[in-house]
Amino acid sequence: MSNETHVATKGTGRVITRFGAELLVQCADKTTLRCTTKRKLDNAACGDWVDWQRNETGTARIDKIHKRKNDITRLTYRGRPKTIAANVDQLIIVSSWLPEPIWSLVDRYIIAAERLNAEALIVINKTDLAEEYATPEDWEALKEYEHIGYRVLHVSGMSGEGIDELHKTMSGKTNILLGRSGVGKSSIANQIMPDAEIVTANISTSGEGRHTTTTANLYELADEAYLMDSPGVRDYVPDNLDAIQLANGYREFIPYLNSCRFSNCTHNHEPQCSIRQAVEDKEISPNRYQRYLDALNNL
Ligand SMILES: Nc1nc2c(ncn2[C@@H]2O[C@H](COP(=O)(O)OP(=O)(O)OP(=O)(O)O)[C@@H](O)[C@H]2O)c(=O)[nH]1
Ligand SMILES: [Zn+2]
Repeated sequence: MSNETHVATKGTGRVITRFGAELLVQCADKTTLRCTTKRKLDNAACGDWVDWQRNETGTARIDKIHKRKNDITRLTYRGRPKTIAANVDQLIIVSSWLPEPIWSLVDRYIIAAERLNAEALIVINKTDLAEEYATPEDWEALKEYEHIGYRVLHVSGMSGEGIDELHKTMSGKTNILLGRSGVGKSSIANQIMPDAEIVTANISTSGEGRHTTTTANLYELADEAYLMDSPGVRDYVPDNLDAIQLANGYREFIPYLNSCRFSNCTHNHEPQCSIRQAVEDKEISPNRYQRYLDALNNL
């Protein structure tokens, strides 16, 4: 992880973090390199694949950002959009038995995954509390997610139960952990990568630690699994959805969407709505449909 041994003058790499104008790039040979960017590439973000070049003075610069699969953008406190993470393959949506699961929030994260064209993995933490706190409705909600093709994993950030299996689902992918406060994201991250402090300590030498709340760090784990993590990524929830985007975020709705009588059907009150029909026919879960209606009302 040292850049002194670097002999190449140009190459391709991946941004593993950024601090203000400075970016840390992991090169193909796994060494890391501090880079700046041309002004017009200023939106380079953690997770981006980039071409870099070293000039005569020894400093390196990013010359090209490769086309992204997707990106997560948030507004800065000045109201400007800022990309905080790029090229995310899997959203690990963490809930726990205490604080209790909020299925409407899980739906919202799933919508984000569908919009990003990323996989969604539902993780329920604190297995030790299931017996005391899990309700029949909770188990039903989990069954419904599995029924429409989402994987559900039960883990313990405390004992480490299920963590190996979680790690397996991450392999070959760039993953992010999401979930509300107290569900155990830090505990899970620590279980997955007990050595992560080392990486953090390395990059913090560039100063400007206050940026760590918005910038993400990319951690490479065994089996080519990557975890992209930061408080700003963890509490990301998609907003500014319209009714069409919302409906498209419920994947079990998709086969029916073109069969409604009205092309701009909101699947709420309209006659001859194929979604409402599918709910009646028990093809679509009434619970998910009700949460869709609640979300629609809150747009
Ligand atoms: N009983 C139980 N408690 C757990 C488990 N995993 C984590 N906790 C506890 O849950 C609390 C919250 O865990 P954190 O890892 O800080 O949760 P977080 O999601 O990172 O929270 P924020 O940083 O607020 O977003 C802590 O007191 C943990 O010790 C578990 O498997 N079982
Ligand atoms: Zn409809």
